Parts: sequence; C-alpha cells; structure tokens
Amino acid sequence: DKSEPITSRGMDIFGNLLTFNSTLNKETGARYLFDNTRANGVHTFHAQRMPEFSFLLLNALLGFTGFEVTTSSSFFYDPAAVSAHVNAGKVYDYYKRVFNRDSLDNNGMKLISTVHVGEKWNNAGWNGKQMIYGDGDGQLMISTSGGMDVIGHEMTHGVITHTADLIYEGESGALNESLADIMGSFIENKTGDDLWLLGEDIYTPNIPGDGLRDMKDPGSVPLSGYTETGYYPDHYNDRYLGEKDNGGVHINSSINNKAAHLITEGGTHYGVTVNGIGKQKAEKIFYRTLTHYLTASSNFSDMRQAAVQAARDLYPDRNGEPSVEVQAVMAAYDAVGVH
Ligand SMILES: CCC(=O)Oc1c(C)cccc1C(=O)O
Ligand SMILES: [Ca+2]
Ligand SMILES: [Zn+2]
Repeated sequence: DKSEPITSRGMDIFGNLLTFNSTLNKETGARYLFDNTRANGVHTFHAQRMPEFSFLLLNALLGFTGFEVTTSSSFFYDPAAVSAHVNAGKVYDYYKRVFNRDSLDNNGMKLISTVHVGEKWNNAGWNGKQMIYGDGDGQLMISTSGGMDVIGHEMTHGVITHTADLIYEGESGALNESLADIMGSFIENKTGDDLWLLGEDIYTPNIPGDGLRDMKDPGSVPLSGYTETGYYPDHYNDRYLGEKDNGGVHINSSINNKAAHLITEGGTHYGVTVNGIGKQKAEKIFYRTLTHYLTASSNFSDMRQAAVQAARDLYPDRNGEPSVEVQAVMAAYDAVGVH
C-alpha cells in the first residue's frame, strides 16, 4: 500500500503549533489529514466555502464529504482544518478513556469532519453522519472548529444518534441539545465558571467572557439568536412553547443544563438547595442515563427518572436511604421544576 502514517504539524486557529497524526502518500509525497491511529480513522476535509445547502445536499445524496486537506510538506496550512482534526482526536480519546467507548457508535466508526462549510457560516453541526463546521462571519463567530466544547458537542450528537437517538424537536430535542452541551463542556474541562460556558472560544471575538449559552446562569444570555425576546430559561415553568428552533431545542436545553450544573457544583436555585457531587460522578450519571435509559421520545420527566435510576445504579441506596448522589439528582430536578 502506498500510504503510511506520519506525524505532521500545523497551527490551530489560535496560532498554537500542534503535532498530530496524518497520512503520507509515498508515491506522491502528499500528506492528508487522515489519522488512522484512532478507530477506523479520524479524517478531516474542507468544503472550500461551498454554500452550506449545496454541501449538505451533495453529502446526503452522494456521501460527498468535501475535498481532501493536503500539503506537499510536513506542515498543514489550514488552521480550521487543523483545529477540527486535533480536537476530534481529543474527543475520541475522552470517550475511550472515560467510558471505554470506541468512537461514536462504540464500534470504531470513522470520524469525519468537514470545515469551511458555507460562506462565513455562523454554525456547526452534526448532519446524522459527520461533523460540519462553518467559519463564522468574524463578528458573531470565528471558525467554529476552534471550540473544544463545540466539537465535543457535535460529536456527542453522534453518540446520541447511536444510542437514545433523541428526536430533534420539542423536549426530546432539548435533551439532545443539553446532553451535547453537558458532554461538550465536560470534555473541554475548563475551570471555574468557564466550565459552564458554551462556545466561548469562538463566539463574539470582540466581547470577552460571553458564550452561546451559559449552563450555570442560563438567564444571563439573551435569546437574540432565535429572534425571540427574553432570556434562556432556568426553570421548567419558563420553558419556550413556540415553534422556532424545532420547538426550542437550543432554548429549553438550558433547563436540563442548569440541573447538570446543580448536580455537579451544587447551589440553591428557586429556594431548593443541592449538594454537588463533582464532575467525575456527574459525567458517569449522564452517560449511563443516555446509554441505558433514554429513548428517542424521552421528555423532561423521563429524563429525571432516568437520571435518578442511573445514579441509583452507580451509587446505590445505603440502609434504605438514597445515596448523596441520588439525592443531588432528585434535588436538582426539583430545583428546575421537573418532576
Ligand atoms: C456548542 C455547539 C453548538 O451549539 O453548535 C451549534 C452552533 C454553533 C450553531 C447552530 C447549531 C449548533 C448545534 O450543534 O446545535
Ligand atoms: Ca466552554
Ligand atoms: Zn447541537
């Protein structure tokens, strides 16, 4: 075979010089962003800023994944591609290390990312088969593949597809979004309040400290992205009941996000006090909830019951009393009004 694994270097979108796995064509000397050391490959492509609808159409109809990112030297000159490639490898490593999950399907499926989708597209996504990243318009967003939590979020959509496959609308869709936010944030693993911000590294480059969403204080972020007045909800009674955003999947996700924050760090919310149990336990509870109990049509009440059960499996009752972990889950869902 004419191709062999080789390490290459390149800068990510923040100017960090990184070393990563790639593939060399020995005959031509060309290198490709194909890391064949993980699963059946972590392969990164570019769409040369094609309009997103045409990329998505060609992808859906013909399985077109874009153009190969290649270089004739040992250096790759596409920062957005380097960021997507390296971050995808990190997300693969997280799921393998923490949950012994081999790729999104737990069967070593190839991880495909395509960057430069659309023209100044303020979006990232999972299209059911692969991750896609826009470059942003430079004001609202910059290359979305630069966000470790964004990539963790997109790839967790892939894990969800291969597990509960939560229907992407209404309450099940909000749970899909929330679990992607929760795992994306845990994978990025920042400290302090930054742990709870989504997309902060690639959002509004001219405004420090803000994010697409805030899991600790959802109500601090205006709903401007969805042309709704108001702020993200942090209680079930304030959930969005409109039609926009597939019935508010990126809006009502904040209610479950707040529950996840309370389970992890604790706090008093609408008069309900939760004693936090930390990230290591929280991530196990959410992963077990997703992989053992949730189904495609699960709603918020199902989520509460599933999370309580997952917590009970992992941290059983003691002398007939719920463990502190189970108590934290119950109290957190009480605090956000989900019963
Ligand atoms: C935190 C990751 C995220 O929200 O990605 C999206 C963006 C940036 C725009 C539109 C949709 C998504 C998504 O993956 O839901
Ligand atoms: Ca973040
Ligand atoms: Zn999402």
